[in-house]
Amino acid sequence: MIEVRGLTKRYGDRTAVDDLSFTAPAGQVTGFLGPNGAGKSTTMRMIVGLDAPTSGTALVNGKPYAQHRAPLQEVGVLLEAKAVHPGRSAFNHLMALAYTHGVPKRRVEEVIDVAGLHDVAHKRVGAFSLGMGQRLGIAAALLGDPAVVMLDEPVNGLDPEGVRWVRELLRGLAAEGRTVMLSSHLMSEMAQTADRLVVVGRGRLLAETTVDALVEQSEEKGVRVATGEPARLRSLLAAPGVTVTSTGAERLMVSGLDTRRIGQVAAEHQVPLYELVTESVSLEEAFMNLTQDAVEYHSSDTRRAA
Ligand SMILES: Nc1ncnc2c1ncn2[C@@H]1O[C@H](COP(=O)(O)OP(=O)(O)OP(=O)(O)O)[C@@H](O)[C@H]1O
Repeated sequence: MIEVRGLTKRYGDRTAVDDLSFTAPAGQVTGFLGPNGAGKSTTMRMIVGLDAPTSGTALVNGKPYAQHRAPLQEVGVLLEAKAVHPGRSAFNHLMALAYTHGVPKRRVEEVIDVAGLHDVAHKRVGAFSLGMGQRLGIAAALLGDPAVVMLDEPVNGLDPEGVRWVRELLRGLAAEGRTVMLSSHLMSEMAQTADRLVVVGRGRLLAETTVDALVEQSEEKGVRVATGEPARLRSLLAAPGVTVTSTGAERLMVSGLDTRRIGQVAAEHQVPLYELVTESVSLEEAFMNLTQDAVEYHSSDTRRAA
């Protein structure tokens, strides 16, 4: 389990992480989600003691990371830009890590297989693609057979097969009872991997929820209606609490009424309908709604937001 309480990190007058609290429980995949610059990497670095918090605490299985006797066996970490000697082979890189942490050679061979690196294990890491480098980073994170696995943007650079592999691997690790936490700035990727979501923006917690709850909360966008008589239907549907907007020549978007009621009104007045569909907010839209005030760079504005 990872427990973050009141975690804050300031760099000069810039607050990268702002009084952040959340829990990543064992046996589940927790997705750590937020736009670029939200403070995800800084939080993860503080969890493993690579950065000192300005205030607050981060506990891994009840203790600060540094107080664990064999941290590699406690927490497996993949952070961005992991330094690997480019002239070394993947096998030798893992062996060096294993040797310094008392991990047997057998385990190195195991993680090479798990990461699908068998065919390239003796090639120079310097010649690895981004995706192979990510696989090597994940192999290194798993080396100590840790109870907690924390990965920063693990699918970065992976092809669709690699993305699926990471997803299945992480779900499998959680099913074994391990704590799995991964960061991403893409909701679409999290929706398929994570059980729980910790959403941050500008260093602050925006939501701590489950994927299912987020879908439920933001379920309805409205009812999409296509009709040959949009103006007439519009006036028939008009009522307090009902909003009807035109979305095309014969198209309306209705909120405040369900498909059944709209269908009844249309039938009573013999207005022909060609389409009557409840539209849900996509998870991606739900995420955008949550984080829209917290994005550092908007695509329409290249200046840094204040
Ligand atoms: N060493 C540092 N010195 C000064 N500012 C920093 C430092 N590290 C991070 N920051 C700032 O803190 C904020 C959070 O950065 P962080 O890298 O943690 O975000 P992130 O959510 O991981 O983003 P990304 O998805 O882009 O990696 C950013 O505004 C960043 O510029």
